[in-house]
Amino acid sequence: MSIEIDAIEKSFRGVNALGRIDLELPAGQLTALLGPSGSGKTTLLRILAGLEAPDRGRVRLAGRDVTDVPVRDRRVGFVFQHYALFRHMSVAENVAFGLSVRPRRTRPDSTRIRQRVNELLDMVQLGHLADRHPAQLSGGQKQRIALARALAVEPDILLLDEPFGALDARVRKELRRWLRNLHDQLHFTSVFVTHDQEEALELSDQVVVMNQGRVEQIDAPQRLYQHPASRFVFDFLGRVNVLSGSVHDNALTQGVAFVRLPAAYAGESAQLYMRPHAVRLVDQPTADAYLPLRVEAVNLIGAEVRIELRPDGWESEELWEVGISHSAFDARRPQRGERYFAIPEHGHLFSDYVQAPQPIVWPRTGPAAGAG
Ligand SMILES: Nc1ncnc2c1ncn2[C@@H]1O[C@H](COP(=O)(O)OP(=O)(O)OP(=O)(O)O)[C@@H](O)[C@H]1O
Repeated sequence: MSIEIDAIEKSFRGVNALGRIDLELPAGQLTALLGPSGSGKTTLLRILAGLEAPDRGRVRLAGRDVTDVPVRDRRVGFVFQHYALFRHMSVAENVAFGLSVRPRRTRPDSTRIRQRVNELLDMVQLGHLADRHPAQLSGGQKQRIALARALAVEPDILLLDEPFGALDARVRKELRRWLRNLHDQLHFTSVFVTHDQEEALELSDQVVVMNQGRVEQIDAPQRLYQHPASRFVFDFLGRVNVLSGSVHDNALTQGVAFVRLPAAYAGESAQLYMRPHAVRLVDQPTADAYLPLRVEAVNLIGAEVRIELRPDGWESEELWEVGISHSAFDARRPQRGERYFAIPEHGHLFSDYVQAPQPIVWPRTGPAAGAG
């Protein structure tokens, strides 16, 4: 069921929580609302649910205006961060709850309810726990039961507010994968709130990035990562290396550092943003880039080795980070204090004069001589 958010505004006692929000979320997709704390994600979700009324604007579900429809008649299911399972009920009773409190004329008979609960428990792979009570479950199991309970009433849309927020990293990852698979089987329309970039990018079909009550960008995960529309999105979606400087004669310069730009760019002051994987480390500078850096720290944990570097003879607000393969690391073993040169492969140029960032790709210049 598609969701249409049309010019929604909301403030709390004069404090603006949502500016004017316009969004169309297609049916059958998993959409993430991603943004820092206070950006308005939960407020937007609560307005979709009918738990909060907007000051202005309309909400439509499959074309039907539900702005004034109360929560119980909207056919939405919820899962929140803190599992709101009923403690005195068994797992099966929790899952059955939404069906068993229906008015008599729409309530399925008890055999049908039992059947439905069993189906749902099988779906969340917890059939063997039907008779347990919530206190006897792990955090991840409680969240799966909460999801089964939300799905029991066959909602048109499912809303999840940081559903895995309280769980440890490994369980979170498992549940993400599990939710994605479930979604692919059942094709419900869901919206979930998260402030975890990795979770948003891994789990969703599209991501709505929010900032201070506004939508910064809405895109598929890959596009969002590769084509951020603003500095905010770039920064928010992961580690970034920045060269801030001024542009003269097709080069961006700061202190001893410079990078040649493949085309002419307008604007005196500009910032080049590059992801850690879009930079190589070499022993010698090239004619196109002079970016000396000294190794500050080496982090061996993970699929690649992450090297943190401090600019040498120029400045950046944060340390730079470059990722290299473990085999490249073993071949060269960069040590703290050693000097390397960074060579950009692709990045985005932001300037004070042009709103949109300009993607830049440099032709690859020969094999890396050093750690890259
Ligand atoms: N019931 C309320 N009364 C007053 N202010 C509120 C209320 N609910 C939200 N706000 C304010 O509205 C803004 C948006 O809050 P919201 O909870 O939607 O953000 P969020 O992005 O979900 O944040 P978080 O990730 O911390 O949950 C914040 O400034 C918040 O303080």
